[in-house]
Amino acid sequence: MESERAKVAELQQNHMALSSELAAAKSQEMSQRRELVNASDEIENLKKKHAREVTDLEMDARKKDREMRDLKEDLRLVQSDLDRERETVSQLKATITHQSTAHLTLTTQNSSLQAQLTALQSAIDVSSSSVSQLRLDLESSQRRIADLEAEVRESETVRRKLHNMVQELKGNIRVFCRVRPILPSDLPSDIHSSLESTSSLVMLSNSSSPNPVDAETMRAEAMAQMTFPDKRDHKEIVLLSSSESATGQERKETYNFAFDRVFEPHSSQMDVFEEISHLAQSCVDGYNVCIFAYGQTGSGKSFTMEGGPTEDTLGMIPRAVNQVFNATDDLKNKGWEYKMEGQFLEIYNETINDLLGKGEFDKKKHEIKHEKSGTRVTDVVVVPLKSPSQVRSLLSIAQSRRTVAATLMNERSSRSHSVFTLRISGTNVQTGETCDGSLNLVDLAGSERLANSGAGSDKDRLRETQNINRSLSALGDVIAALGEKGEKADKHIPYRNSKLTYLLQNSLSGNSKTLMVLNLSPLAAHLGESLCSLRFATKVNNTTIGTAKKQARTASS
Ligand SMILES: Nc1ncnc2c1ncn2[C@@H]1O[C@H](COP(=O)(O)OP(=O)(O)OP(=O)(O)O)[C@@H](O)[C@H]1O
Repeated sequence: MESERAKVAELQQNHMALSSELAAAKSQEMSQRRELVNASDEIENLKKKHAREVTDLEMDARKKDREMRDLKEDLRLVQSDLDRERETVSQLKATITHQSTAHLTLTTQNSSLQAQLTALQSAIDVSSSSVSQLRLDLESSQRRIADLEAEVRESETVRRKLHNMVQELKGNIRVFCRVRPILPSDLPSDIHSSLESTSSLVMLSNSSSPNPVDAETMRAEAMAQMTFPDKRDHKEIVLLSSSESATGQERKETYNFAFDRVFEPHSSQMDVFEEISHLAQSCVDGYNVCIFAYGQTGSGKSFTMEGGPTEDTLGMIPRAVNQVFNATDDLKNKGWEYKMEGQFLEIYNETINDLLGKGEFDKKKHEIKHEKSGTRVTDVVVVPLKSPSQVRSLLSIAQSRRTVAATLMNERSSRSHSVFTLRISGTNVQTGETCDGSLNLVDLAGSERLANSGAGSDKDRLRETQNINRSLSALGDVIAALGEKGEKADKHIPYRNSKLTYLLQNSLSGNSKTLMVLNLSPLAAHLGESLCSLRFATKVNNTTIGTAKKQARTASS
């Protein structure tokens, strides 16, 4: 039993040892379980962390992928830039090679040019020395020319003095003769139209006329036989006429005339004015000047006096007016002050019409009054003149009034005399001197004889022609009487025989300068009229009127 008991005790002890071992094992298991739970938690945490890290790494990988693609693209671009640059570089290299060659060529050329330059320089040096020599020669030639010119001027002065002496001895009436050119309208109408289109020599082969017509031959046939033998002084004109004698033989006659100056058909308005300009100057100096244009209808009187519309064709009136204005301007700095006024009258059938008046026809009655201060015509417009252009517009007003009158009354412009008067009065504010001059520019009526005037049985035309003839012969008589007055001091001058001579009384006397421009037609058909005109002008030319006197007064007179 004891043994049993010992055994039970042993067993109990074993049991207790085992229970405590079990308790220990249980607590160990508990702690291991706890450790296991902790380890599981830790594993879970690690797993989560790992998953996060994987996600991050994947994102990083994708980012890196993108970056790599971008970098690859950049690399590609850079590669193509590099290729281009390489291309450029190779081109530049080629250019440089080319430039180097060119540079080399230029250097060679430069050296050769330098050599040429040196050669030229030495040639220039040689030329310079010969130029200097030539300059010296030129200077000495110029001095010689200047000496010769001075000699010429001196001779010219002497010539002018002699000329003036001759003029003074001859008196103060001059006659110029001007022959107008042939106009297209002078030729038959077919030639006329072809001349207008070509204005030069033309051969016309007109199908309706059997022979070709030479316009120049027609021109020569139309032209009267006129020659101008005095090629130096231009003072002579010779007319040749041929007629049939009673026995049927051809009779040729030559007529010689000499005047102060003869202007051939090609003479320009400037050529004529050059010879007249000193007269325009004279009226500024206080002389009475009268310039007449005389000649048959269509001979160029109005062209000479008024002229055409262009600068070249300006007539004597606008040129004289310009000259007067220029001369008065020049005298301003010598103390002279000038007042100028103008009037433009027409004498038709012995009646005065004011070309600057109002209305188409002047119905006023005008009287001529000779006063101490000069000749005045009552009731006419006298315009103060300020500029040459103002005078030109006055002329065109007068011209248009004459044109109206001409259409209303039978070519009246060629059947009336027109008188443009420019009065100048000057005062010298420094010396007190005064002077009064006048310039009368007269376009006379056509001088044709009664038989050629187309008057026929037309009473008005007959009266016109008689009036014209009367006034023109009155003009001739006045000039002749003035010539005789030189010999007989008490000689009566018949100024009152016509309106024209009465109007111009003060400008047609021993104290005035008179110029008659005889206008001639060049046509053979007008030879008879031309001879008559030339004879009249010769009578005038042979007249000696005394020496012109300046109308000057001193301050005390
Ligand atoms: N020197 C010239 N140069 C060019 N044409 C001219 C010349 N002289 C006159 N004429 C022309 O001749 C024509 C007749 O001239 P103008 O009218 O001047 O004659 P006129 O003698 O005044 O005639 P009228 O007595 O009928 O007034 C005009 O057409 C004019 O232009």
